[in-house]
Amino acid sequence: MTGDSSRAFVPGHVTGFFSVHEADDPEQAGSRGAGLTLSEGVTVEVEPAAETSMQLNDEPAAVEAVTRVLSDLGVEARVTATTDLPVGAGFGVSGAAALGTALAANRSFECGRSENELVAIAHAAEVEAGTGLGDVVAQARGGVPVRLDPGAPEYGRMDGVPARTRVEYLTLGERSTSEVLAGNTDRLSEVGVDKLVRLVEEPTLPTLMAASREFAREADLLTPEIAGVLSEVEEAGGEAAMAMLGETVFALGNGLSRAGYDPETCETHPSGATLKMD
Ligand SMILES: Nc1ncnc2c1ncn2[C@@H]1O[C@H](COP(=O)(O)OP(=O)(O)O)[C@@H](O)[C@H]1O
Ligand SMILES: CC(C)(COP(=O)(O)O)[C@@H](O)C(=O)O
Repeated sequence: MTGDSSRAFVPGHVTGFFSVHEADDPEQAGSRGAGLTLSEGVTVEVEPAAETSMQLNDEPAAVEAVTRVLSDLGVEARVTATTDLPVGAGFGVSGAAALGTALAANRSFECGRSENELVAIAHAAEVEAGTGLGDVVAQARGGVPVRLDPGAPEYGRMDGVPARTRVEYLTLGERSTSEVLAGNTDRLSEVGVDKLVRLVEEPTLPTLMAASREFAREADLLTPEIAGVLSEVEEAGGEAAMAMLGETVFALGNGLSRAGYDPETCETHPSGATLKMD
């Protein structure tokens, strides 16, 4: 153990549509689908400690995926995560915290793992915690990730939409990812695979947004509030969709502000998760 603290930045990730793929091995389980990684994300600091503890935005917090990563690496640490993103609203904050913890702990404790191995550890931790299926691999890649096959890097095939754009988002409330994933996801997955086929045929941002809007509607995930915001953005000539899984609308360019809302703004993130310089 070096005793040094290490930091990593992991972009946020909003999923537009997805399908669930179960497997006994958490590295082979996951989701297929597509979304946007965001320049807003989670900064994670890991310091070796006698006993594991975690803080999220200066409050003590329990993120199961993070504690699973530390026990998989066999280390005890104080994890400090900070983010401007809302938690539990579809931005993959739990996946980002898990991946950032894996990258930073590997450096602090000189665990000697490769990037793919650390992504696999964070992915498995997130799947086992029930808080996400595809955020970690998307956040490791960056850009506009398309998850062609589910699972950790050894299994999941990835592609991307070659685009970079300003993004606006508006969060109306929280939705528990683990509750939705624990329910029946058959219909949702059928629709998700359909939308993936469409995006692969035409890998552009407008197709991603249209497919995501259709997914939310056809998979029965839209709330009346979200549906209302989506139609106002559409009427104002913009492109918006619902973030999976949260009460959040994300839009390209100035789609939400043009429709009269007061959203947060960021951009797609051009690259994946990275360690920070000391
Ligand atoms: N203030 C908070 N609000 C919501 N979740 C929180 C909070 N603090 C910690 N958590 C934990 O963060 C994780 C959020 O996961 P999830 O619902 O998948 O949201 P996200 O879309 O941000 O990943 C869960 O493990 C939850 O227990
Ligand atoms: C949609 C979700 C299953 C959950 O995403 P979040 O609520 O942001 O943790 C995601 O991990 C995915 O597989 O696409």
